[in-house]
Amino acid sequence: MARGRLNSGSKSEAELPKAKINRQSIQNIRKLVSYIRPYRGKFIAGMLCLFLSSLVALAFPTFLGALVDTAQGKHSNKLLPATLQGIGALAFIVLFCQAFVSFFRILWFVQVAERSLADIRRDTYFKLITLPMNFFANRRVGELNSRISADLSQIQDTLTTTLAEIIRQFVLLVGGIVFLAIVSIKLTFALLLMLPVLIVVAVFFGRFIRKISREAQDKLAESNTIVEETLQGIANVKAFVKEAYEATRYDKILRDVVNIAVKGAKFRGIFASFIVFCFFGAVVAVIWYGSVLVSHGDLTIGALFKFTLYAVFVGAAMGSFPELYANLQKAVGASERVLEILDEHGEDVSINAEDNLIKQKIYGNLAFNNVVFAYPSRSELTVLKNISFTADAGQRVAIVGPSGSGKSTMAALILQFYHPQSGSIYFDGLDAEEYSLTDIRNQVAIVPQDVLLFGGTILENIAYGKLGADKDEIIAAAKKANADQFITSFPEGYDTVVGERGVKLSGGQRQRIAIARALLKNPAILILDEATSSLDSESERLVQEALEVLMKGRTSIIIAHRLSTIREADKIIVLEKGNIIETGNHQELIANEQGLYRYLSQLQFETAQS
Ligand SMILES: Nc1ncnc2c1ncn2[C@@H]1O[C@H](COP(=O)(O)OP(=O)(O)OP(=O)(O)O)[C@@H](O)[C@H]1O
Repeated sequence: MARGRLNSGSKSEAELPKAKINRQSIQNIRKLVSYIRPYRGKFIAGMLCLFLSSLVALAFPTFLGALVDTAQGKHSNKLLPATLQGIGALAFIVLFCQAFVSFFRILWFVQVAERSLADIRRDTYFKLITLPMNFFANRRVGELNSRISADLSQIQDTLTTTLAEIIRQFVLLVGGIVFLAIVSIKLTFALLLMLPVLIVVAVFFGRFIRKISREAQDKLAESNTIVEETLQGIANVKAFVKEAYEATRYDKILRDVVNIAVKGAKFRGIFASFIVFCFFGAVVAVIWYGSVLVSHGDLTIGALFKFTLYAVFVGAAMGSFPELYANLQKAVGASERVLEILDEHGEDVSINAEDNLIKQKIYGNLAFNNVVFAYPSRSELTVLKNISFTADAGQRVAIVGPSGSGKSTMAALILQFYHPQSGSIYFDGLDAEEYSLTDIRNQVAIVPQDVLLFGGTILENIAYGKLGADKDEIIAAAKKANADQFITSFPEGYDTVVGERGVKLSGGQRQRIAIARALLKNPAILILDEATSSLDSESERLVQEALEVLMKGRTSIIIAHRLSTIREADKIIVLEKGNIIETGNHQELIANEQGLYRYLSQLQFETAQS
């Protein structure tokens, strides 16, 4: 039966959906099986060991039966020694061989499974991170994560245990029945009439009980969600005085959990009684019938003993198949979901860093020419309609417009996260299609609104802009980004761990880290997605100063939310519902009394004043 997993990443494996096993699904998983190929030597050796150890296991009831008969002075098995000592010694030698073989079976199987699984995990992960942005738009991170953890753990389980168990149980079943028949055809016949009926009933009962316990687990998970939600939003709970409401909600769900669990316990009790009664009943019946045969001289006591042990083997093997088959179905389902990712078409980005070095330099001239774009996931909504503009090398171009007008979408198109349905984007007068994807992304940097820091040190986070940068370079970038001061104020300085498990940095501090990152990257084109939530004035001054340093000497596309920051821009593009409705510098645009820019400026000015 399935044992504990060696390296599983998920507890939700029990809920993994099953898939039908048919010719098509087997064809599908062939590709995954090919991951075993590099380790096939060990895999075959492991299989041989498994086969051997299963065969040897079949010998033990014979040894034990012979021991009982020999003790009574009968030499029933001519293939075995005639003395108790002889049989005992032989049994121990065989036992030793089996232990030896079992060790290598487990070692080799686990080695093959772990290595091939690491290969599949690596490939799946590489594929995932090189998939186009659109792929991520339709899926939740949790779901993708579970493919790498839960689905692959299920496949790993199948490779390490389920497959081995199926083979072993099959050998025990077939071998066991053969040996049973050799001992006594009559008894075997009696047993084979009873056993399958018992097993079918037990399996159905077992499934029913599992369903109930899953219900209880789901309810419990629901109750955990309440705990999680309320603890995460504890400030809200307190502010709205919702303690009593949450307590009632939690109490109700706990009551449901208890009710379901108690219902499950009743069925489990019935099941246990049934198993005890029927299983032991069957044992009693077989031994009773066997004893009758012994009393008539048709069977020796040793043979009856041997028979009972083989019967246990056969029963256990039969009983294990439904679960093993269910595991196999889950593994097929998991394989199909993993293959879905492996079969996706990735972007043209190599996973070798050397292949991604800049081959074609970009000097910073950017142009949109009649760009029309709709997100593939929402093709009916044209987000950008015939956008044309130019930004010459070194210019500052600001994009302004109401929320949802398409500003961030333009940034995504410059970064080649998506491609226009019609029209083109030019870099230095050359169509973006003429460049490799990595050449463009390597020479465009973005400082986003909300900066994500990776779990690691500040040093590592800045170095993300240029892998291989030395510490002096990183510190120089941090100094230019006005970040050095706050970093060195931490006791661990640049080695301070940030991210989910580390020190929490303020919005302004994170932005300055992102600026240092971008400085290190030294891009020809810079995209600034201005933070909407305003920083305090000191923090804003530090960020603004750092941005000035960063923008010097490169083309900057500024997605502006606060119009006060873009007065000096060379060009301001006003976007509304995906159309450019005004272009010019601040003076020109403000002069247009009917213009949206003037209206938005006034609005912000008034809001700031009030
Ligand atoms: N990944 C996406 N898939 C589908 N539609 C999207 C996606 N991202 C944005 N949109 C839609 O495209 C339109 C433009 O969005 P965009 O984020 O470019 O606007 P924005 O001007 O940057 O807004 P904001 O100032 O609020 O950031 C919106 O209608 C939005 O709903």
